[in-house]
Amino acid sequence: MTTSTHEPAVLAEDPFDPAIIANPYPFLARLRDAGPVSWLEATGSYAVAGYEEVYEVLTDFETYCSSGGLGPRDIRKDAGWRPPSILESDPPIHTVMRRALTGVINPGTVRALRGPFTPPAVELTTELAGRPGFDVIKDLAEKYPLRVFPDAVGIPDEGREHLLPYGNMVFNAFGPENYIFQQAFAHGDEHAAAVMKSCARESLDDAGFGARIWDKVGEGLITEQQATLLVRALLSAGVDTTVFGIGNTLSVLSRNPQAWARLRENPTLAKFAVDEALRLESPFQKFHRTVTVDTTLGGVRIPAGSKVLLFIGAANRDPRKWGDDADTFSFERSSSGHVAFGMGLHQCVGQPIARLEMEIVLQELLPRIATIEPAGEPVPIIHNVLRGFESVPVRITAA
Ligand SMILES: O=C(O)c1ccc(-n2ccnc2)cc1
Repeated sequence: MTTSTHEPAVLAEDPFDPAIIANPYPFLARLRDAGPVSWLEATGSYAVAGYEEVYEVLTDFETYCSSGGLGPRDIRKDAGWRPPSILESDPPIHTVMRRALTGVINPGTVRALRGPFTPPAVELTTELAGRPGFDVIKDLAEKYPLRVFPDAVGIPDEGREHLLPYGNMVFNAFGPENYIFQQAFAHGDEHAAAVMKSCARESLDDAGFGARIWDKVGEGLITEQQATLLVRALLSAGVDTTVFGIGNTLSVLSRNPQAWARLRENPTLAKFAVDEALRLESPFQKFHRTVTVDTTLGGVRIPAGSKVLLFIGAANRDPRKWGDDADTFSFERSSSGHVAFGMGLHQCVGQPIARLEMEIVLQELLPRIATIEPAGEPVPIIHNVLRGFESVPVRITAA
């Protein structure tokens, strides 16, 4: 049976334009209105903005592969700036790397982190509750992950100042080589060298996730090079994403005072608040897949070799999936099924750690802060693929 196809709408707007990055949601609505799949002249790729279509791409890893890289260029043709990671792999290579990682990071091993992850949150939130206001990003979101995650991986103290800048490079490299990309790479060699040194086997503490990954080499599951890349993956992904996740969650809640009050009455709702906040302000907004065979998506024919740009942020606000109030925060909505952590084969393996960090920050803030509200406009970070803020000033009243 031949599916009827139609020409995609053609958009001239550049999703990597700083003005659109600073205030993406009106553009994302225009993108969805143009159709679930459209053609972006500025990037020479197909835009996928509908929830159903993004879900289809994420769960069909054979038609939409990852080994072409998450950026606009096909790294199988012109090599990327560093060796491909688990993110840039397909089965069978992906399979063993993923099995090694899930053997080390899973709900069971992450549950054991609640002990060491809690005291730094108690310390930070106690100090903040004593102030009339603070900056959610500078005073909390940028501090907490760096207090707990590097120790969980087991890397040395020195060199940790390179983690955020290195993550900034890694994620901006999933976008075009624009000025945002160039700025991120300004001292790239220094950051990369420091992080690679931290990933080396001899740098790792025996009790950390890094050493556990190296155990998988001993078990014959992965090679030494793959172990180094997996530890690098943890350090690449495990800081920026959680800084943005914590910052975005608190930014959303500070703009929904009734939600904060509801959470204080019933802290078990924290998980739902995190999912709804990440649906509304997804840290990882967009990345590419590469089409391996001629295919049709959303009624549009897509030739093999094409790049498709997935708009996670658009899919997570698609009215066809979430209803006409998709742009608002609601406890009544079940936001399970959102794609802020991806979906399918590459669904975020760090998800339990990210969730633990966000839930601990909330569980320590809620009993100490009675009300929280914006004390000025949030300042968005201009980043090729991540959505987050330089600053989110808030005013509070202590409980
Ligand atoms: O191996 C790497 O460099 C790498 C691995 C994973 C991520 N990632 C992105 C979102 N969650 C995780 C980023 C980089």
